[in-house]
Amino acid sequence: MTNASPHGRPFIKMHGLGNDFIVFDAREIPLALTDDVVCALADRQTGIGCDQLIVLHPDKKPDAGGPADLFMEIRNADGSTVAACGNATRCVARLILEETGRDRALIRTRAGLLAADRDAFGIRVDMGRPGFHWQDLPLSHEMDTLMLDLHEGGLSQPTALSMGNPHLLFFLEGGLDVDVRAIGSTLEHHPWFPEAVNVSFVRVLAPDHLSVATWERGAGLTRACGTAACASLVGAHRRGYAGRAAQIDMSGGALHILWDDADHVLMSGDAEIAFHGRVALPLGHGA
Ligand SMILES: N[C@H](CCC[C@H](N)C(=O)O)C(=O)O
Repeated sequence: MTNASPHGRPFIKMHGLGNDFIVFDAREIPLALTDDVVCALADRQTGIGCDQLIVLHPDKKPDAGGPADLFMEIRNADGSTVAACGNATRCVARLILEETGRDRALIRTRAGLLAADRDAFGIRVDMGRPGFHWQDLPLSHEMDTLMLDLHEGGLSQPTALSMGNPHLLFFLEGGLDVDVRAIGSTLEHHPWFPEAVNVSFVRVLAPDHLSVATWERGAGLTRACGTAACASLVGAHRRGYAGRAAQIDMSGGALHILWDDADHVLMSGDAEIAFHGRVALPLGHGA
C-alpha cells in the first residue's frame, strides 16, 4: 500500500465526548487496512491513538434505500470490524454537512442507512430500530433478553439488546460502586456472546436522566459510547425505569436520546475535530 503523498496519508482526528477516532477519507484514493495496521495506528504510545478507526468509502449500494453520501467502515482499536458506532457517526455526519452545505446527511453502515442533521444539541443521528430478539445480538441460544440469568461481580439480571451492535446493560441500585474494567473485560467475551459484547453500567438518576459507563468491545473503557447511550435509554424504558427521552451522562459528556413513536432511536450530541495530520502507511514505513 503506497501513501497518498510523499508526506503520508492525510487523516482527521475527531471525537464525540472524548470517544476518539482516526478518520481516513478513501472516497478518491482507496484504502484497505489490515487488522495489524489498525492496531498499530490505534496504539496510544506508538501510534496516533484512537478508540475506533473510521474509513470513508464511496457508497457501495446506491440502490439500497437510495444513494448515501458515503459508506462508513468502522474498526475497533483491536482491529475488529463492527457495524455501528454512534459517536463516530455524528463526526462523519458533521464532515458531510460541512462539505456539502446541505442540512441532511445519509450514511451507509453495515448496520443500515443512517440519516443525520443538526439540532440544538449538535448533530442528531437516527440510529434506527433497536433489536430485542436473541438472534439480533446475536446470543448463542434463545433466552429472555430483558433479564438475562447472568451474574458477575455482585451484579445480575442485565438486559441485552442490539443497536446494530450488541449491548449488555447492568442497572445499578443506589450508590453501588462497581469495577467497570474487571466486570466489563470479563463479560466482553462471555460464551453467550459469540461476537463478544459491549458492557454498560447504568444508573437511573431520574426517568429522563441516566448516567452510563461502558466497557467497549474491542476498545475497552471509553469516555463515551453513543450506541450504549441509545441502548441504555431503550433498556431503561423497557424495564420501566425511564421514559422515551433522556439525557445520558458519560464521563466525556452528555448525549440526548429519544426513542420515538416510530421505534427509531435518535441520538444528539457534539462532534469535534481535534486536529488534521498525515501518517506514513503502514506505520513507520515510507517518507
Ligand atoms: N465498540 C463498539 C463499536 C463502537 C461503539 C461506540 N464507540 C459508539 O459510539 O457507539 C462495538 O464493538 O460494537
